[in-house]
Amino acid sequence: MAQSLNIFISVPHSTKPSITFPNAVPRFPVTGNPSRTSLCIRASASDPNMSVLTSANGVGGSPFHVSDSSSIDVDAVTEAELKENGFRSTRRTKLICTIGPATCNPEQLEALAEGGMNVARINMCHGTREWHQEVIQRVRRLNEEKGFAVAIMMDTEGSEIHMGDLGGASSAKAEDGEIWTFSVRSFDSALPERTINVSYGGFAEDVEVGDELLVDGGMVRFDVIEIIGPDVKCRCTDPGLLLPRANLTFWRDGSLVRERNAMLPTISSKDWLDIDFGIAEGVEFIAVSFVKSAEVIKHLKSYIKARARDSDISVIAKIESIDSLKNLEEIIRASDGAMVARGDLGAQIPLEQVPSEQLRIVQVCRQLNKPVIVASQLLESMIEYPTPTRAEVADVSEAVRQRADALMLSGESAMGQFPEKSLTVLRSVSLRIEKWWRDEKRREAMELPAIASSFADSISEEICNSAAKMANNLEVDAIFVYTKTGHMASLLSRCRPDCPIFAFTTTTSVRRRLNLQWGLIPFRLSFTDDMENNLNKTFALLKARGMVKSGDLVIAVSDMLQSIQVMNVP
Ligand SMILES: Nc1ncnc2c1ncn2[C@@H]1O[C@H](COP(=O)(O)OP(=O)(O)OP(=O)(O)O)[C@@H](O)[C@H]1O
Ligand SMILES: CC(=O)C(=O)O
Ligand SMILES: [K+]
Ligand SMILES: [Mg+2]
Repeated sequence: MAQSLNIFISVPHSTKPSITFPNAVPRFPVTGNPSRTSLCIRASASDPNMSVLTSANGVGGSPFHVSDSSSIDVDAVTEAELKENGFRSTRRTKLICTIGPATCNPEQLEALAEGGMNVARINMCHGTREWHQEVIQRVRRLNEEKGFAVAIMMDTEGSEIHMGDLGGASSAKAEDGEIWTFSVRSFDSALPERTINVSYGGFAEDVEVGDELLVDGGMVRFDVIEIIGPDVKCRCTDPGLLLPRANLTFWRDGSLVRERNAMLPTISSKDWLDIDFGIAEGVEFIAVSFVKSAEVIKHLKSYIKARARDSDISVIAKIESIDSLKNLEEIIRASDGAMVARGDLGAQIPLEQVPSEQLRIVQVCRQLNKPVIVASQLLESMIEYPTPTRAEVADVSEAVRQRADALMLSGESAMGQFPEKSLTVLRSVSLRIEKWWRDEKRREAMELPAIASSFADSISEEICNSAAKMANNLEVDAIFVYTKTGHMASLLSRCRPDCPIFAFTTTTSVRRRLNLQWGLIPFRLSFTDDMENNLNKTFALLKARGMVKSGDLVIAVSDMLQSIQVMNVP
């Protein structure tokens, strides 16, 4: 028997009423379906939404048939997944792929999108402006032509020290005991043998004989043995593969040297030009490398606001330095999300400290309601081999178990031999761990502190917390949220409910932005303040596409009429 429970909490925003639930008034549908009952819980009798309340009781009377089913947009891959696997088994963890030479042509990009890539990342450390633009345009074209909803993340270069581009070679092998020269000279012709260009002019002055030089946080190590003008001669002590533009750090007496390069700005002048490019291209996310303080994030956000008034660009703080750990909460508060950039982080703190910092960052983000990405070396061995190591699978599982919003591939997808296989591994491990978590009913007791900054926000927050709890207890199939800015959707995602969250939003850019958040299936749909109409329209459209069926149990919440409704799809 179909049942409907409507809880309407409508509050005039000028006065602060007390919400008294014992005043709940049972109401009955006006027309049509005698099997439905609805309960209305009101806060204020003189409520301006009363008229809406009355009409809302008619939900389910006569479904509003919309013939144009194209007026709802959802990512084609998620739609197929939903039809194939049902509500429970859609993937909740989002997947990001760094695009590079191995994945930049249209067929390769399409294969990644088909494989579940939610966000494509371009790293401004590598490639030319033309290359980046081409990739962005190809992704946009695929979205349009094939119905994907892949968002673009631009990752800034930052002003840390890195190697040059190896004169065009894809990599170079440094062997134990070999002498290599790291130089700030610019070479007009080909690089001499065993010579590496260094990006930072002060390099030769800052290093000292006896320092240890780490490439990519210790993938390859050298000892500094001699400094001759701009050339720093080093002996390889830990052999390995040198990759173009790899990050360099140097260590003295067991600690990281943070001399003059620590004074360099987080956002360099080149980064500002890249950011202008990103704004012009309408990227969804800008990830800022080597963030040290909240100030730089605030500065960038106001810059974006001034440049692109109605822009929805989210600013993601990359946590990859000692300073970013020190100022973690403040940085995350100022940002729209964060990335645990374990590659460089592991070069700045002892490796054994990285896992606990990862957990801390994931938890702080969750508490502050900011999406969090776990990045780097998730499947490093798959750059060369078609299957991951057991340890890599365990690492990915742990990130999923921590309920991070997103996992990111770097070299695996940018320049590895098995980009699609790597993505498949992320996808299947995510699905498996998510299912295990639900089956075992491992609802963690993580405390979610109140984060609202206004009374209206508190109501939204309480509604989302309650809706998520109800969804778990009633074992509903999906939560529907109608949200213009995406805020209510992210509050629901924060609760990590057992069922997927269908997030309906009116703009394509909000929809793409929501693609980064755990458990959200973003839809673009035009809707009004009339929830009855919205629901009937949504049911009709989704039923026409085979995404829901009669009898499915859903909870609907909305940020226009602050309400929770429980109902069966008619
Ligand atoms: N656009 C590109 N063109 C060429 N090679 C690329 C490109 N993007 C990535 N790569 C290759 O893939 C590797 C891994 O990519 P990734 O984005 O993780 O960069 P990274 O250099 O490790 O720096 P970061 O700390 O910014 O992530 C790079 O070292 C580089 O060799
Ligand atoms: C992703 C990145 O920048 C890092 O891991 O260092
Ligand atoms: K970068
Ligand atoms: Mg980095």
